[in-house]
Amino acid sequence: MEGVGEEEMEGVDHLAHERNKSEFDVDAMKIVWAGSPHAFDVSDRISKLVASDPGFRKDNRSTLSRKELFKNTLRKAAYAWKTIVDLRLSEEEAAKLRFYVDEPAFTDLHWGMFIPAIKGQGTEEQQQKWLPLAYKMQIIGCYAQTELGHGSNVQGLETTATFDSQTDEFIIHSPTLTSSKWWPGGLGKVATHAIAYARLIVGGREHGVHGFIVQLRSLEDHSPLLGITVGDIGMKFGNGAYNTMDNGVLQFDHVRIPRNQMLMRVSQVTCEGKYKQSDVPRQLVYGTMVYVRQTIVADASCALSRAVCIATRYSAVRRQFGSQNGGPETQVIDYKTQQSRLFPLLASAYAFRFIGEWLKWLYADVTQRLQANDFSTLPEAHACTAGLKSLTTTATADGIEECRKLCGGHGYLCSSGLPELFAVYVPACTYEGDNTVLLLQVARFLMKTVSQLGSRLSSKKPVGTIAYMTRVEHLMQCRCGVQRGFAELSADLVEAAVAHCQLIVVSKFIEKLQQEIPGKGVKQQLEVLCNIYALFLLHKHQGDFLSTGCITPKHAALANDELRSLYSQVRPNAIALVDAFNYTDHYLGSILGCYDGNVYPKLYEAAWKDPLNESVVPDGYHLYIRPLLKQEIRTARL
Ligand SMILES: CC(C)(COP(=O)(O)OP(=O)(O)OC[C@H]1O[C@@H](n2cnc3c(N)ncnc32)[C@H](O)[C@@H]1OP(=O)(O)O)[C@@H](O)C(=O)NCCC(=O)NCCSC(=O)/C=C/CC(=O)O
Ligand SMILES: Cc1cc2nc3c(=O)[nH]c(=O)nc-3n(C[C@H](O)[C@H](O)[C@H](O)COP(=O)(O)OP(=O)(O)OC[C@H]3O[C@@H](n4cnc5c(N)ncnc54)[C@H](O)[C@@H]3O)c2cc1C
Repeated sequence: MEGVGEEEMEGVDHLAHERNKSEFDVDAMKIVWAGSPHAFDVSDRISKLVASDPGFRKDNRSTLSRKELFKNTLRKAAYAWKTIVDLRLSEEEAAKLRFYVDEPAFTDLHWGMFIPAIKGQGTEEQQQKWLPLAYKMQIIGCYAQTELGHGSNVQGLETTATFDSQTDEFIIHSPTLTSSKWWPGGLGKVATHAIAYARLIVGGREHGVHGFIVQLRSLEDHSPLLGITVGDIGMKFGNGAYNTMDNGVLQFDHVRIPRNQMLMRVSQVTCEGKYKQSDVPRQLVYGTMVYVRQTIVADASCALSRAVCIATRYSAVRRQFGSQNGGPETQVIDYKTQQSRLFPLLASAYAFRFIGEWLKWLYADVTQRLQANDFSTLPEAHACTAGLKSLTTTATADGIEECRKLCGGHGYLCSSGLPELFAVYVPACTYEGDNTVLLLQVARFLMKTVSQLGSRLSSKKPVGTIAYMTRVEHLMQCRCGVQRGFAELSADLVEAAVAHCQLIVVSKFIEKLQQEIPGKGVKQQLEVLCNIYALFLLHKHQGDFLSTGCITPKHAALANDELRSLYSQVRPNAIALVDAFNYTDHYLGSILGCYDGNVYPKLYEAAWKDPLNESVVPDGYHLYIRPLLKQEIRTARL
């Protein structure tokens, strides 16, 4: 292009000078981030496959109407499935492909909840019948638990499932408006089947909430079956964003299903109408939520790392003020205020990655124990998945918004990728359990185990964690010491629950560093990030720590000095640390975060693609603007 300076030419890596500063092996860090060489290979291969296929383009989402957007999502989901079948992708590769397609869709709930619910709560026989159909997508499922009137309070659900021993069936019914199923993803326009949660009634007696497989639509013409009223609940937060998902409303009018469609691993109803509760905790009915909560923690590290990648690269590109004698202005990433806002988020992204790995191990361990009817770790697994889901999603939602602000005005453009990332991500603080409700579950767990906290203090723990453990114990004892009810103290107990979850994240980050971590300088970088994460929280909550007496004001001041020093250590490695996420420009979907840093020409080019710029004179000029300008007062034709 005429007069285009070197700094604006395509194909030039405008961040090369930043990448050359790196003090560690980025390729080795990519393996650490991915989890293993195999995981890296799958991620790298599939992300490039998706990025190179125009069938998966997503840069036009914000310009489509709701119906066009949804139809395009159906097209993509079908195209993704065809790609998976044609290329004979493994389950792992298929999951990665759906991840990099990066579009909330009915398939998320089919694969992410409907199938896990059958695997977790179905008998062997039920799994053998339904899983093959679901795996081949010959049925499409959703997870219909939440109702218009109840979401958090599962035991408050109103839908009923009444056993009819005459016909060996359950009658599924929505007795009230508030019992309408409301929110289930995929329910509105696509799902042919649901796992519907309802109050079981046998012989006039209630037995609490259980899961039932219910067909919603004909597999011939997709029309709702008799007694089924189903639709979409309408537009949600943000343009594009989660509106690719048909969150639905569903009412049952005395719908009959065979008795063998009640998920019967946890409890059974015999054909004689006998209710049998097997000797497993009734909370196993909640098992699917526990499973999804642990996946949400891993998802948080992905979403936060994506926002941090965009903000870090742009902070290295953006220059503002500080020009000496006509020289270049200062990179905003060099401002201490920018570093003090950005680098704790970078550290959090890595911290959440590793806690997500640990939680996946914890969930697999508890699942294995359940198979041997060992329920000993179930309470801890529930508390950890609930608490870490709450902690990481709150921090990630806040972090994405902070990354938008770190990008100044351009962060507010859709082409930055940040507004849509925020709009798609924030419901994670609500779905799979409202974050406060989940922290109350953690608080309840802590109240029961606080007596054991002391013994944990004496055990050999790294110094860093002792301060964090003392903080939790102190917060609990201050609260529990006074004789007032749980409800009265709940706001304080929630703070203790957050402190407990932060202790877990710090502890597991430290444990990660005790492992063998290959690659020049990789472990050193992770140690810096771990210290930033721990000291940033200590600085943020220093009131808690000071009140425990285990740190003094001088310690707090030293910690702050150390933070500044750590930020200086991260600075030359910042771009390499976000390169290690190995995100394609397609997946990032951000001009500000593009790999080559060639931001301004791309921003300028993108502006002209907006439909509003299809004409230089806007529709409506002659009707509304011209009369104003010409001071002609006449009734504008409506
Ligand atoms: C808030 C909950 C947990 C309350 O459940 P409730 O039955 O009322 O139990 P209690 O609070 O009375 O606790 C009794 C007892 O049970 C333990 N416990 C509770 N839950 C679990 C569990 N999952 N696993 C193991 N143990 C559990 C609890 O600790 C108590 O033990 P004690 O020893 O102290 O007696 C419940 O209502 C709940 O989970 N609410 C949240 C609802 C939710 O998460 N909905 C998600 C719907 S699906 C969705 O949102 C999908 C989104 C789409 C997407 O993900 O993309
Ligand atoms: C995008 C999205 C997708 C979803 N997908 C699905 C799905 O596929 N399937 C499905 O079944 N559901 C789904 N849901 C529903 C979701 O699970 C619920 O909205 C969620 O569990 C929160 O429940 P609620 O809406 O009843 O919130 P409420 O509990 O009504 O929360 C309102 C306020 O009350 C507070 N509160 C509630 N109880 C207490 C208490 N005991 N003590 C203190 N404070 C309390 C909460 O903290 C919150 O501040 C989805 C929701 C969203 C937003």
